[in-house]
Amino acid sequence: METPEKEPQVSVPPLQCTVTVERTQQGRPHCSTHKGVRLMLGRNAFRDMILRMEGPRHSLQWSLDKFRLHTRFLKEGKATISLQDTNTNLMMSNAPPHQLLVFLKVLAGKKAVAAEGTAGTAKALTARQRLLSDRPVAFEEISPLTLKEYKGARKREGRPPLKEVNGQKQQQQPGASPLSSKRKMQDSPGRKSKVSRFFNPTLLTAEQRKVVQAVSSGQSVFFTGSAGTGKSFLLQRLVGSLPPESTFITASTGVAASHIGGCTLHAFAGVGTGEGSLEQCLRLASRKAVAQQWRQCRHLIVDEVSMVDGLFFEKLEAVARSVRKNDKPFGGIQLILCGDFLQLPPVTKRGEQRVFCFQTPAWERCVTCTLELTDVKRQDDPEFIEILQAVRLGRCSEAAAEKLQQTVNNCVERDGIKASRLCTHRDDVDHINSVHLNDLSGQERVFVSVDSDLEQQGVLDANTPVGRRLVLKVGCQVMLTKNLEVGRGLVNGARGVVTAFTHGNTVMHTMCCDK
Ligand SMILES: Nc1ncnc2c1ncn2[C@@H]1O[C@H](COP(=O)(O)OP(=O)(O)OP(=O)(O)O)[C@@H](O)[C@H]1O
Repeated sequence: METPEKEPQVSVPPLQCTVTVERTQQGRPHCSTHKGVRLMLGRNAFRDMILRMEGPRHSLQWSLDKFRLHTRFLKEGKATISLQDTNTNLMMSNAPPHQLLVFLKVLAGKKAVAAEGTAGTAKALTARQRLLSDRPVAFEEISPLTLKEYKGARKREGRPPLKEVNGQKQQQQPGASPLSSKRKMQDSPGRKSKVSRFFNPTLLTAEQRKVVQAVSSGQSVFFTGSAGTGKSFLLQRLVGSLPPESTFITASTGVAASHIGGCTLHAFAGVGTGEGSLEQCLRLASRKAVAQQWRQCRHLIVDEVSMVDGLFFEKLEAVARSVRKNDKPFGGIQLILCGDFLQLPPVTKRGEQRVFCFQTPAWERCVTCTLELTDVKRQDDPEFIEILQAVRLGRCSEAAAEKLQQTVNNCVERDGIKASRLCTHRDDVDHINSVHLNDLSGQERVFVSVDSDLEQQGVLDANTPVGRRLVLKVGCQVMLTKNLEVGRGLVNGARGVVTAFTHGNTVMHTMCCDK
């Protein structure tokens, strides 16, 4: 007797991220940010689609009756759901991009199914009927998105059927979840699962797959490679493939941590600055909540590991063994370390000896597999790649230097927005900016900040990226230094050019920053 083939489907696990809720009431926006929350898709007793946000302190939920998705920054782990009926924007950030993609695909797919009227007839109930209904308050996790539903959604959107995606014919292959099908794909690149290929449009390189295999085999892995070889790209894939409840995502710095939706290694470890003695670190890590986290951890991801101080790494290894009461290296935690020791070193105080973590006995004990990515994916000009590789090793031949010099006056400009020039010192930045501003012929407009707390003015001036006095002219280049409205691309780092001043407002043409 033949067993019926299981239909491929995609289930959606809770999404861990930061959510900023922006609600406009009587013309005034109200904002609140919730870090480290879990987003879940579900249905209530009336079969309405519900988005539920569970945080450490409270839970909130919204009905997903009419919404729009803004996914321009999906690759950076950011997206916005605009709820039209309530003038509310839910801005998600710090999410693992792959998980966010799956979450939004399921959301969009279920919306399309609901629009077709297949999600039940309870929607026809009036508000009064709902109010008077004796149905219990319920939240039931949404069912997985089936391939059939997905195909239907694509058809209704006027997009080509699945088999035509990327112009490749795809084989029918049962798969339960994006994770399991993804693993199959990574283990056997020749066999492509219908679901996984669709949800993972970009395939890993052979080198990247080797890292995935090493991680799946449970080894503690360090993978490295020069700039652009896809370390962060791969790390995000790994994050999406490990069990969320026992995987902790960290990085040596806050900026690096925010890129992968994690926290700093220091914050995870709970040992303060880590500069105290081992006994002090142990005392701090033994606090109830911290120790519980250490015990819960089975897989620890550390990005930009080159910046982790060697002595700190040694202390953490000892803390892990002690708190977890496990004598295995790093207390039995699988380490997934990523970085390039030829890029950024640990931050040290003046006169302090610099110890990289790979130089420590703890590293020797813990890291059982080291792999290097060599295939540069960011650039495809072989000559440029060769120059970059040589410079990475501190070598710059005369021919390479000459080639680089030839690009000095290149004008990289799009829509009037010039490429940003990076400097090592603020003084150089200020000087270049004022030279360019003076070159513009228009009238200067001066904007002076208004501080509500005059006592804190000095502190504010010293700690904010923009000075108290801002001078602008039509045609000047500007950069946002704060996330204003993620859904509209007004994010920290977005660049623009001032096109006009109208009624006290500054009109700008903006462009989001590329990596
Ligand atoms: N397998 C792949 N297929 C297609 N594109 C890829 C692949 N791997 C990486 N990329 C792309 O290559 C670019 C560089 O990748 P990534 O930023 O992860 O490199 P990196 O090694 O982390 O670089 P850096 O050291 O500068 O941070 C990105 O645009 C990424 O999307």
